[in-house]
Amino acid sequence: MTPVRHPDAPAPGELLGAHYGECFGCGGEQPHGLHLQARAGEGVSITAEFTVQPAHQGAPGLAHGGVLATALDETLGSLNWLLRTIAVTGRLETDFVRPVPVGTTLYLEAEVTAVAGRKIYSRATGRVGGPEGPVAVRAEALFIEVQVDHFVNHGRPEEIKAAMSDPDQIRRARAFEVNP
Ligand SMILES: CCCCCCCCCCCCCCCC(=O)SCCNC(=O)CCNC(=O)[C@H](O)C(C)(C)COP(=O)(O)OP(=O)(O)OC[C@H]1O[C@@H](n2cnc3c(N)ncnc32)[C@H](O)[C@@H]1OP(=O)(O)O
Repeated sequence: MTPVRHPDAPAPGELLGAHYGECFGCGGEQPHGLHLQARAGEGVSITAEFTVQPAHQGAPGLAHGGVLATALDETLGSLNWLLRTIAVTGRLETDFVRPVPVGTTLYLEAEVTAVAGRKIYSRATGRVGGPEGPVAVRAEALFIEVQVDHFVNHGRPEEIKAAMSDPDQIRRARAFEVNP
């Protein structure tokens, strides 16, 4: 099925903000995290930026592939906010096309290509040198829709409790529950 943008999705160009302060991908309170900033695009699409820091190295001076996969995963995960669906990554297939040096800003774009029941298919690219620059990484993903219980049942009680007492998190969890 063609993906449908939720009527209450943030307007194109709007920053999404972090879904969780401690998130390694987008959280502002995570010192070694990616601090990835995602913006809503047209339709069910997202753009995002992330600058590779010294803490993200694999080979000397180069981004670790797993960190780049995280940037793709986080950008792809942000798409679910435009569908107003809670979903987790089931499958992430990544192509590493060129090395990405520390200090480089990765310009990411992602879109949902299809939705089939609980399955959300998507793809993303990360470019260097600018939003129109050469592709450094690409991914195709399958996210699976879950209920809030997924996090409550599997997460550690202390973090769940802290997340539940964050007013913004509760608002989001509620929004997810009333707008499946
Ligand atoms: C208080 C807290 C508030 C929280 C507020 C929310 C905040 C929102 C945070 C989101 C966070 C984002 C961060 C970035 C995104 C991550 O990184 S998420 C973290 C990484 N991912 C995970 O941890 C997921 C771990 N895996 C699982 O929990 C389970 O395998 C899953 C994905 C839920 C699926 O299990 P299941 O629900 O039992 O589903 P199942 O019936 O097996 O499969 C459903 C369908 O999907 C297909 N499928 C499942 N897995 C796969 C696969 N790997 N390959 C191919 N097909 C698959 C099945 O074949 C099936 O297809 P159909 O038969 O329907 O055609």
